[in-house]
Amino acid sequence: MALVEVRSVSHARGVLREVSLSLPPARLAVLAGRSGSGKSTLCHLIAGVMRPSSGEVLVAERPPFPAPDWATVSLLPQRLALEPELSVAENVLLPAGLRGRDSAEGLLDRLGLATIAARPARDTSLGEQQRTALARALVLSPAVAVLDEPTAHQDDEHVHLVLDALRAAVGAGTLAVVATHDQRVIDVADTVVRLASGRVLTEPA
Ligand SMILES: Nc1ncnc2c1ncn2[C@@H]1O[C@H](COP(=O)(O)OP(=O)(O)OP(=O)(O)O)[C@@H](O)[C@H]1O
Repeated sequence: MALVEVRSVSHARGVLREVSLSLPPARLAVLAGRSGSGKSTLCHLIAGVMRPSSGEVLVAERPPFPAPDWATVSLLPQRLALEPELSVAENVLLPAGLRGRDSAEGLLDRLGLATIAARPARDTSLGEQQRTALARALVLSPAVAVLDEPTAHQDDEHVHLVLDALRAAVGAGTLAVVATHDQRVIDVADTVVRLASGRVLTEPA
């Protein structure tokens, strides 16, 4: 069964051209490709941030635009979009309406954020901010987590933490759609979709 269906999607005069793909639940699916190949744009369409110029995107058989709740599709955007005055833990819990502090503890710990949970996000490193935004995307155990370059600001040690968190989410049933050119992530993917100049080069198996 496909959880994400992209059918003949074109966007913004060639940014994406006739892209089709079909992704099942509980997978780590990588969108790989060079800078400018269209990865972020495809992420935004799957996360329901915008609507395709033509074609159709379906998540759980419905168009995701306007963006649905984060238990259905969550997004880690490249620019993170944290609330700088809120603490790390509060940012992580935003999709849960700042409730459920206990339930986020395991995730904070897994991502190496437990010791800075009470610190305002603005006073944390870029790598910590990125892991905070990742935790926020995973906190509701979404059906689909769309993650744009989740290791861009991570060293090797922290890439392992990120990959462990992704594996745990996928093990719990989440489809993780990860845009990246990080070979360390590509190596552990269940599915790799390669994009070039807005087109899919290899369709997922
Ligand atoms: N609304 C738009 N209209 C026209 N061109 C756009 C629009 N949005 C993005 N682009 C262009 O489309 C191309 C793909 O952009 P996108 O951000 O999806 O690439 P990417 O693969 O995520 O790149 P990176 O790895 O650098 O983040 C780029 O050349 C970008 O300049």
